[in-house]
Amino acid sequence: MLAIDGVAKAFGGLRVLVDVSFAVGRGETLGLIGPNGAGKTTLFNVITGFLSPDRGGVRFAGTDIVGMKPDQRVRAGLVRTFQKSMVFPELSARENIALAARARRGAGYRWRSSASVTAEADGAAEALLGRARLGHRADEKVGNLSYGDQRIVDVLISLAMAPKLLLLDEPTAGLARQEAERLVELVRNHDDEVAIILIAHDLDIVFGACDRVAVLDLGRLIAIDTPAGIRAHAGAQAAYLGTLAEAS
Ligand SMILES: Nc1ncnc2c1ncn2[C@@H]1O[C@H](COP(=O)(O)OP(=O)(O)OP(=O)(O)O)[C@@H](O)[C@H]1O
Repeated sequence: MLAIDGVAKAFGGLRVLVDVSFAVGRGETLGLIGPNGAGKTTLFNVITGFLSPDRGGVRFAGTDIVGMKPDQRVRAGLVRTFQKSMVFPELSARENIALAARARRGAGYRWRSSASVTAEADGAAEALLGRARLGHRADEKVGNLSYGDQRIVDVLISLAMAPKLLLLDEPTAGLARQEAERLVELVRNHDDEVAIILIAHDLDIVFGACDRVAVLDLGRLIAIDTPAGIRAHAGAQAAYLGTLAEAS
């Protein structure tokens, strides 16, 4: 689904990504971990088109996408969430998600669109909220929901865009363990075909939810392996000061 080949990115003299290569398969969940400043979000920005790599290739579903605009990538199925919530707090949960579903169907963010598009988008929002056990809060302004439920709505917005590859940038930050697990399960159970890259600092969450884990350190990919393989990896251990072995 995604192939990164020799990607490099520098800001002035600071080399933030150095010759990064890896691939993610259809339906695979890959964890992306690394200390603060390792380059994780920068890598997401390169994959989603917010930044151009200085060097290297990015292929999505077999197509070279370097040069493709971020919105074109979203329409092709390459969807991301951001560290900061992107919800409209004054709109209801249903409206937030339905807007994303409409945008995905090419109806844009216009308030007025054909009745069938509106009904279809509302139905998609309803179904997603039901799956997240938030059906009873569908008409609540998102700003009135708990922080954990707002992060769930963020994820539902990204799922409404029908991703083939979903990039999640610290969706569980600030959540209690149970809330974090609920959010990750929701994404994983959505569709077996969707590939996911999950950035999270909670190693228990990453190791529990991911098929493989990639470790970035100072912009270099120092390891990519199963959770068990990463736990046993000397370089990954060094980057994490030995705390990896304790993660479940
Ligand atoms: N637009 C920019 N201009 C200059 N430096 C930048 C820019 N964006 C990121 N950096 C620097 O690049 C490095 C990597 O940042 P990045 O946000 O990718 O790390 P990260 O692994 O996502 O960190 P965190 O876990 O703290 O979110 C940091 O030193 C950061 O200050």
